[in-house]
Amino acid sequence: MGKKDKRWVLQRKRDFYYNLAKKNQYRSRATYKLFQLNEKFNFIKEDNVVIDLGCAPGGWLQSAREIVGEDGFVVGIDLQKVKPLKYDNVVAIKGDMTKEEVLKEALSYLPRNPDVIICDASPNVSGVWDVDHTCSLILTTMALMTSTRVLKRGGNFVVKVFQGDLFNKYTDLVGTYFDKVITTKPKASRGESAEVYVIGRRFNGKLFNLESEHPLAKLLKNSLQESGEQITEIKKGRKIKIKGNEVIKLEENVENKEHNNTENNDDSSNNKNLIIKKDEKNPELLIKHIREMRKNKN
Ligand SMILES: C[S@@+](CC[C@H](N)C(=O)[O-])C[C@H]1O[C@@H](n2cnc3c(N)ncnc32)[C@H](O)[C@@H]1O
Repeated sequence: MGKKDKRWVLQRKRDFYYNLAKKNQYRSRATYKLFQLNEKFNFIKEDNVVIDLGCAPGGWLQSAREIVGEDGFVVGIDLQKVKPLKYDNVVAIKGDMTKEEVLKEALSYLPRNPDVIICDASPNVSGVWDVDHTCSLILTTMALMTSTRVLKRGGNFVVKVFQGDLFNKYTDLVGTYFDKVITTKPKASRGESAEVYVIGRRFNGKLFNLESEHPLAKLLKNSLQESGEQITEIKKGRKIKIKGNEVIKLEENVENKEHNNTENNDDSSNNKNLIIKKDEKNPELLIKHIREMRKNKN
């Protein structure tokens, strides 16, 4: 098949899911990605409690709600406001999924610890491949850390990752916390896109180790220090009752986990003219690059 033909087939496929979503009143073609992933790997089940990180405009909220049914619960987080959905048991919060207070708010709605965390979040792209790949890894590593802090033991984690140099490091890291790691691409995902989905099956209960020597743990730690974010404690397992649209809190603080990250940022290098080589794989250098970019913007 020639290049043009290939593009035509891809375009048709894109239109196919776009049109299907429109016809079935789903908010995005991505709705079908979650349906297809779950049909194959069955990580969300009826009655499950689900957190959806990066949920706007709400396509995954819709598919997750269809899977969990009336007795499950889905809470989403996005930087964008999500138009309310018609279900009692779906809540969307406007906020940054990397912020502690936003995560706490999401947990406060849940009847119990989530069975599944799904994350389709995409960072803003700069067009510089290494930087975009690194930003995506910070976001997905953050999603992994969040999962280890709030998922119930035995729960599942599904995350979109953009492929690149550090991709295998990411799947290794997921394997530290889950019994099984699967990499997959659903039919509804555009063939030409670098996105793949990583599924962590059966959470083993270990808390994310920010002090580990793993390059992505270092990358996340640097990024958290950079943003001044403090990882302190998280309240899990608040019990609540849902009555119609109302959420009534019954009991709080069933289980607490402490995770301290209080070290100071010891970045003494202060390299103003940092140049990143195309093949640079050192996350610490990449994070310095991002820092430089931010400084230049301000
Ligand atoms: C591809 S869209 C998600 C589509 C969604 N799964 C659906 O089916 O409608 C990616 C989303 O990630 C969100 N996002 C990116 N970074 C985020 C962050 N730090 N916190 C919350 N949401 C974020 C963006 O605002 C964007 O809406």
